[in-house]
Amino acid sequence: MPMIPTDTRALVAAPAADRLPETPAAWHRASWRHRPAHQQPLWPDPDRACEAARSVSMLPPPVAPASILRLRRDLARAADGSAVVFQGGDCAERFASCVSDTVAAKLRTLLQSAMMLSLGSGLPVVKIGRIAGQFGKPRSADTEVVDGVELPVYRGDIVNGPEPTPEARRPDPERMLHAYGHTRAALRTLGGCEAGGADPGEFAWVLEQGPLYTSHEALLLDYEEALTRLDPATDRWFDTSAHMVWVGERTRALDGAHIEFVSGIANPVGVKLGPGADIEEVVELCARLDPARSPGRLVLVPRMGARHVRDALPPLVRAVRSAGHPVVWVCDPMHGNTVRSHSGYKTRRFTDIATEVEGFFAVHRAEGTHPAGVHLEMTGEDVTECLGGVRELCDERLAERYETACDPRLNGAQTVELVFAIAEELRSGLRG
Ligand SMILES: O=C[C@H](O)[C@H](O)COP(=O)(O)O
Ligand SMILES: C=C(OP(=O)(O)O)C(=O)O
Ligand SMILES: [Mn+2]
Repeated sequence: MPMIPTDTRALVAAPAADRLPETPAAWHRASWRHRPAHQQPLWPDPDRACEAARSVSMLPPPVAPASILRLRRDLARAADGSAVVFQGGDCAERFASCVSDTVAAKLRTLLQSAMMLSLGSGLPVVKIGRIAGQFGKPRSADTEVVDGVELPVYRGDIVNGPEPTPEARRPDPERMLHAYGHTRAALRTLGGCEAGGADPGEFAWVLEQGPLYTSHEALLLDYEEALTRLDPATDRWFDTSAHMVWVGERTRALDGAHIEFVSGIANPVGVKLGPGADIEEVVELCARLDPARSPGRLVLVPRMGARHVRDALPPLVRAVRSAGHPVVWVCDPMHGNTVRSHSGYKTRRFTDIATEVEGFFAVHRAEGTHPAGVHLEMTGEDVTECLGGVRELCDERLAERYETACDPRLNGAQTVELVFAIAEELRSGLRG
């Protein structure tokens, strides 16, 4: 039996509705349509896309506003340093992986990581999966050449298929309905496991701290809009596609559609920040997304790269602190460290990932702010996608089990190794 630290008590109930900030004037769930929307598919038949989105908009909300508010309250505790955030999962979820065994396996991996962090830090862990809806992918280029043929890129299962054929790569709006169905299926498994149906066993006490929340990038706005609903109990709009959604590095323009969309939903919202993030722009993003300075609303996710984090992060942390926003700082050590290996695979080096995490903690310690947690692309499977780790996975072995549909994930052993190092960081931070 693991020894359970005494103050990992359960995270607490939802905030009072009357303390939720107002919806911005002139915002409505379709107001993003008046702004430039990047990274959207060119649906071959826009009428069919409208019809599919309309069908989604008539289906029941996958996630309840009350549980979204509970996450908001849990994240408020992470903002003030009394809880830790662990967010992780696939870069791109596949519809086919929403079957119950695969989802249950992912849940176990996420809970195992959360348990290590909780034991290391003595704090409750807010657990957020990139799960049950992480189906849309922003890409660096619109097309790629496969075996001499130029094809549209794969944009996630909600848009097209990864198989390198013109048919698979054609955007299909019916996929929005399939995404909804697979989200519901994954949520049923998660709910069943948490209720004891699939026996969380040794993880039961982690689940007593709070459930596994779901999250994904709010990328495909036709779909996110269709699942955005007015909650009569609070008179606020919630994107019920997940507990938390985030806006990616490629779509976070202040005057863009994605920031407009998330500015009006009451969910906790994340924003990724690359090494080029401009200080004034970040402060303006905070003002747009968190005008009420409400703890638990805004999660900032620097993904700077190991080489940049120690220089690029401090001015942002200082500016956000001076502006008075109680943001949750979560380190994504994956997306700033992507490289092409000699053998041609998109990969990441374990040492770069660990170095960025170390830099992130060092910056926050030096600034006197809270390093709330991490956001990882990881799996419990023994895949060969990232280089290094104690088993020293080398370039020649990447081909053995390179299974990701988009970015390279830490495998099970690499995840445990990194999470162990993070737990040590958290422990040493608490010692002062
Ligand atoms: O997951 C994130 C992005 O979709 C990904 O990093 C983009 O990858 P690309 O550069 O291969 O398009
Ligand atoms: C696209 C992603 O990240 P970023 O926006 O930081 O590149 C991602 O999280 O998969
Ligand atoms: Mn990714």
